[in-house]
Amino acid sequence: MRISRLWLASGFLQSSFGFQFPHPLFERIQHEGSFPTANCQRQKQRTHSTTTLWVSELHVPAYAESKLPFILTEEDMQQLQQSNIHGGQLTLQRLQEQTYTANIDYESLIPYQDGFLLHKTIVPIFNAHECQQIIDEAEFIASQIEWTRNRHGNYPTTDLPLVELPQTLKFLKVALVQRIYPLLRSQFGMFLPDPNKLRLADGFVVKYDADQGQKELKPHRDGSVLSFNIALNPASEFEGGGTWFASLDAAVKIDQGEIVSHSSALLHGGHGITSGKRYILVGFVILEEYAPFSMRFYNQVRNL
Ligand SMILES: O=C(O)CCC(=O)C(=O)O
Ligand SMILES: [Fe+2]
Repeated sequence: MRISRLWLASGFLQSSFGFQFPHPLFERIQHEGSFPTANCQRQKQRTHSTTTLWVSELHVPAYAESKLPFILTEEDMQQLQQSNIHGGQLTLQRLQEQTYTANIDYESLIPYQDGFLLHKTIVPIFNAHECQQIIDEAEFIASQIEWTRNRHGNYPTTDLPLVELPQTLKFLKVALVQRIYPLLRSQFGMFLPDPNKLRLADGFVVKYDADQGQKELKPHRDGSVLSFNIALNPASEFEGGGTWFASLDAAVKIDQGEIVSHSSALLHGGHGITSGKRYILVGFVILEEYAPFSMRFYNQVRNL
């Protein structure tokens, strides 16, 4: 499971900015059956794991803390209005009112009930400049504190949590409200008892590097209700890559700024790259106040 089931005191990170913040240790769930080959080819057989899956705040108290850095505060709003980067039109009330709707084209895969469990946009949700700023900040911070390699239990990624990236965090808080949550609401709203309760519980930048370090991420399920990843660098900068899904037996590929979103319970992995570097921004999203639903939805999808 890629989101924490445990809240450990040792999960406090000293940030490079001199303050401490609570940082849950995240864990990934063991997938069922045997591992596919290195490049995430089809599983030979599926057996059912007995591991308990936790995907809500009720079951994972750490989520109550880990979601907080991604929620806009009054102070954020004051700063945004002073900098006037959004034309001074933003108010906290407006941002909290769920007034935004998705205005972006996407393709849908893996039909389920009245909707689909997997989507990919066919246009960017972040522009090239925004993506590059995130990569630049991640590499700059990594030059000071190193990429982490142990945040997610059995399935670690080489990543930096967004709470370590102050500019990206500030940008993402607004982007979540204006772009990402509206998109997820339009894609998954038919499944959700209250689509306005989506909350990011963990967000991080992942780096895959064909020459050194991590090249792939083995198949797993994330410990949240919905997961997304946004491609930060152009697809022309690496070979291979994409997000592999067991039920498609294929990797879904996107270009810079585009977003893949899916039920966290789908068995998926980071398809190996054979050259270059691949950067993505990954988010794990929970549904606040709907613990029983979240668990039910997860287990239904998982057992499809
Ligand atoms: O590399 C990818 O596309 C998938 C990443 C992923 O599944 C994760 O970070 O949980
Ligand atoms: Fe994942």
